[in-house]
Amino acid sequence: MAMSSITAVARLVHLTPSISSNPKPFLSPKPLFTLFSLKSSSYSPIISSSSSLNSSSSSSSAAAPNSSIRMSYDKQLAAAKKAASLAATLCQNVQKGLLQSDVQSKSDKSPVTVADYGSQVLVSFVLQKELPDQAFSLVAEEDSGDLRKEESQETLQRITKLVNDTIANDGSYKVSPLSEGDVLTIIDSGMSEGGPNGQHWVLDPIDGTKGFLRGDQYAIALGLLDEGKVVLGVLACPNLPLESIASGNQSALNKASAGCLFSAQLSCGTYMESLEGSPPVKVHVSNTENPEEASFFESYEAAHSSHSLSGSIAKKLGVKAPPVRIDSQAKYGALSRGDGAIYLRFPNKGYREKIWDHAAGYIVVAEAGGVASDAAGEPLDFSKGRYLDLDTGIIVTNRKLMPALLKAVQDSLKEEVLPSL
Ligand SMILES: Nc1ncnc2c1ncn2[C@@H]1O[C@H](COP(=O)(O)O)[C@@H](O)[C@H]1OP(=O)(O)O
Ligand SMILES: [Mg+2]
Ligand SMILES: [Mg+2]
Ligand SMILES: [Mg+2]
Repeated sequence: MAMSSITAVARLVHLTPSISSNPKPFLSPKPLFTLFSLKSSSYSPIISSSSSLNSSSSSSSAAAPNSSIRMSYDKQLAAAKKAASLAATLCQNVQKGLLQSDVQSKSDKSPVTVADYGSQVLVSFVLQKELPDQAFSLVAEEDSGDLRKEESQETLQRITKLVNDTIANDGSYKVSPLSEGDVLTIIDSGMSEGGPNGQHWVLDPIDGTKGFLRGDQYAIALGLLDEGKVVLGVLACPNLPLESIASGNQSALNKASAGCLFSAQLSCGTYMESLEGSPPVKVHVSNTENPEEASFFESYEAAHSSHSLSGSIAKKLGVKAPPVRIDSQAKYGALSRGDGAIYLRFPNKGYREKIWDHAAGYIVVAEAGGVASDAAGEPLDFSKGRYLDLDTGIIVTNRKLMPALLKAVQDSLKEEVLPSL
């Protein structure tokens, strides 16, 4: 990250009138002990209290940066949940009344909306407000380049208003409204390169912008790297119902929903709660060993991942159910609670995966007992900067199914060549 933007953001955050005298919790207060059950058998009841997130009885699989001592990331996790929830509120409001002028196109022709920018500003703002004593480094998808152009003035005004309205309605932070200049500066606080040393937040402010534009699935995806490993992740999925969206139950996707918030911390398991603040429940991946019973997730957009390759892998494995096609890292969330057992992703050859498209989802699945690798069976490496450096594709499943899945993937890849970009 350029030093000038670190300094500017630090100045902005520290000079704005400090945290509220009103210590109201962001999510609704939760009862201390709540037994909670949802329909899916993968959701197990937990004792819901803030300390429940410290449980050490998880099926953790990701390696700790310092495996003998368990670091606690409780404060960072609470800040991440608050940041993603507030960003989700902004995104939900924009999605309700999306205007043509809210949508722009980036230089790579991918869409970006006022909500992508607004979400990035809110997440960065909340993290810095909640964790004022910690060094701040953020690797995020958006930058302010296009917004600084003359023709983007109106868009920038709209983003600034959306962000200020969301902060004011939430009421947690007594700050003077952000100026357009502040907004540009905060967006550019996301220009860190990440890497193997120190802590870095990793943010996709809207993952699945195409789904967002269609009114379908999208996610606010926020992870934290410590010494190159993902140590916590939060996925806010405003359009994902709490009930299962397993193959055959996809009608659940069309119902109005409160939305889901998944959160995971290294060695502490994965939890799901409603974005409206229901008590968290611990979730687990499907433990099926039988590929015939497994169903799989893939991208809604065929241009993001080869549907024909996933089809041939599924056939080789003996998967019977049709694929569940949804946008964004909501796939990782759905997999973490056992709605399906496999996620297959095969972009065109030459497409470089970014860390913000997988960091949060990766730990949400890993802490729920799942495993993610590339097509060569190598674990995903988040320590190499803004991009993931991997062999073709990403495959995610439970530990029992992984060996058979890897074999089917490798056999299918020999038969089918992915198109080049
Ligand atoms: N050509 C592409 N191939 C693969 N993924 C892409 C491509 N273009 C954009 N993406 C990214 O893929 C992710 C969505 O994939 P899917 O929903 O299919 O799982 C998003 O992160 C999206 O970026 P964005 O965050 O801008 O939406
Ligand atoms: Mg994008
Ligand atoms: Mg994305
Ligand atoms: Mg995005």
